[in-house]
Amino acid sequence: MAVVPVLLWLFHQSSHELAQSRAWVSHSNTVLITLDHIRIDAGAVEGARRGYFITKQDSYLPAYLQAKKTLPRNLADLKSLTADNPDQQGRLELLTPVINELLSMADSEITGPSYDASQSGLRMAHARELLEQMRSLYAQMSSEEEVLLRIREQDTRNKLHNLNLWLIGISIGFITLIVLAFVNGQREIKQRRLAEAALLESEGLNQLTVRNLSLMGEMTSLLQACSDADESLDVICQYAARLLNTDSGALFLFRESRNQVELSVSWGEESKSDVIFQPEDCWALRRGELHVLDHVTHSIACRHLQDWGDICSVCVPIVAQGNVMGTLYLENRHNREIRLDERNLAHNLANQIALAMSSIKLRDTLRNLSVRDPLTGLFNRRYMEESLQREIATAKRKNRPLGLVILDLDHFKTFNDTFGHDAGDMLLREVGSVLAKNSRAGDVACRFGGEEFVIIFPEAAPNIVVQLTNQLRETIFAMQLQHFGRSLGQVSASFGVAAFPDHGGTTEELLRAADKALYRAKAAGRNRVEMAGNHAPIATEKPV
Ligand SMILES: Nc1nc2c(ncn2[C@@H]2O[C@H](COP(=O)(O)OP(=O)(O)OP(=O)(O)O)[C@@H](O)[C@H]2O)c(=O)[nH]1
Repeated sequence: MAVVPVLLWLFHQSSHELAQSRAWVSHSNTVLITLDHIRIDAGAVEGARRGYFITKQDSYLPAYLQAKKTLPRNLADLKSLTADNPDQQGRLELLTPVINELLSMADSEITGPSYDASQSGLRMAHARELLEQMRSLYAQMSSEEEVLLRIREQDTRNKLHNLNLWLIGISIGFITLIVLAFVNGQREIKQRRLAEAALLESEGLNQLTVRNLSLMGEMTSLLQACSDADESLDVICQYAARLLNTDSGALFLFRESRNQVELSVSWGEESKSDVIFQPEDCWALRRGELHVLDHVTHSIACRHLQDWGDICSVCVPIVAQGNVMGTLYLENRHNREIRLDERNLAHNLANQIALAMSSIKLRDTLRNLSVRDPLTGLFNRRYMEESLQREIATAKRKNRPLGLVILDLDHFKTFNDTFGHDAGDMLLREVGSVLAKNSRAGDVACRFGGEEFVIIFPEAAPNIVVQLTNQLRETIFAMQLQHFGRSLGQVSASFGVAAFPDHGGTTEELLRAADKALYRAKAAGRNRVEMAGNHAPIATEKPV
């Protein structure tokens, strides 16, 4: 914008020079007109003189008198007009006496006494000579002034042309400035609108972020209070559905075997993912990083997706302390992209899930350590005693029966001595596994100590308990075990059964009754089931 005053100043200068140039043209024209008047007046003086001399008529006098009056004035004007031009001044100095003499000759002949006619020829010749001189000087002065006029007119034309160029330049400059100002203004308006839109968006995002943070905080707090994995999955499902604005979502977790990934919870519409798949079928699990499928990136679809033509999906690995636990899967239909902020949120959610799952797992592990027998994985004696106490109380309250079984492997010392302590451990693990597999939910199977096991059957009538115990005995007796390729032969176990309330109302009473029954089973030849208070053997195989 600083260029505008400069342009205006230059325009002003150019106009001023044009005006000066025009003044000089006008000046030259004035000089030429004045010269013309002098020439005409001088001619009028000479004409009047000659006419009056020949005719003596007064009709010649007015023109003479007029010229006599104007000639000195015009000569004075011409002197001042040519003051800047020494050449013209020099010629004027020659012209002035010639004209004065012409005037004085006319004056003496018109107003003075008549003179001798014999002199008339001489005077005529002198007058002609003066006139010639006057014309010659006039011609020189006119020609000089015309040259000056042409130069000045050319200069004026040049200046006018320059001024026009300036005008065009300034006009273009102004138009350019106006266009630039307009474009700039439009750009500023656009930028302001963009900034306003960004502000609104960021305000919206802030509100969303605050809401998401609050939901995430709530979820984390609930997850910390969850007592087991099932509870935590419920919480995850409810909060993920509220946090993530996708058509469907699901959490897939590794199975214990870690060779398959399985749907744990899902929300929204039914997804296009398989319910169970191999870990290699998911790019997020293979690479340990978020994997996006959309129509923008055209990335590769995971193999656990079916018919994925118009879906946009994201798989986020659930990783805690370097251990991949599964994948969080999100899906939109009809090519609706899962936005970057949603992906980031999913990433954060996956981290929270990973932390929660790993802490629940850790808690489970610690609890298992305190309540489980490390060799067989069954509950330990302390847990059994607590459970028995609780179950007896429940049975009393609900007036329901309860069965208690003590199992003792037969000749286990001999077994150990024959096949070694490791083989003995293996047998204990296998028996533990038989008990775990044959227990219903609610039954409590535990290792009581050494080669002794206890099973609590809540709400089971005595005859059912005996029946279940016999099945266990038969299963153990049918086991074909090998240790490092060596057959371990046939093993058996003896069982003592006690029932609540028939054989006792407390933990100690029931355990004692079952132990006595076991003692009888051993004494009776082993591989059999004995019921407390019942002296006839309930079931037996051949003695071992
Ligand atoms: N391998 C192994 N052996 C154990 C474990 N706990 C106890 N034992 C052994 O189990 C054997 C128990 O032997 P006993 O109490 O004499 O009974 P038994 O040989 O089974 O004879 P009966 O009970 O009368 O049939 C002992 O030799 C213990 O050392 C264990 O955790 N692992």
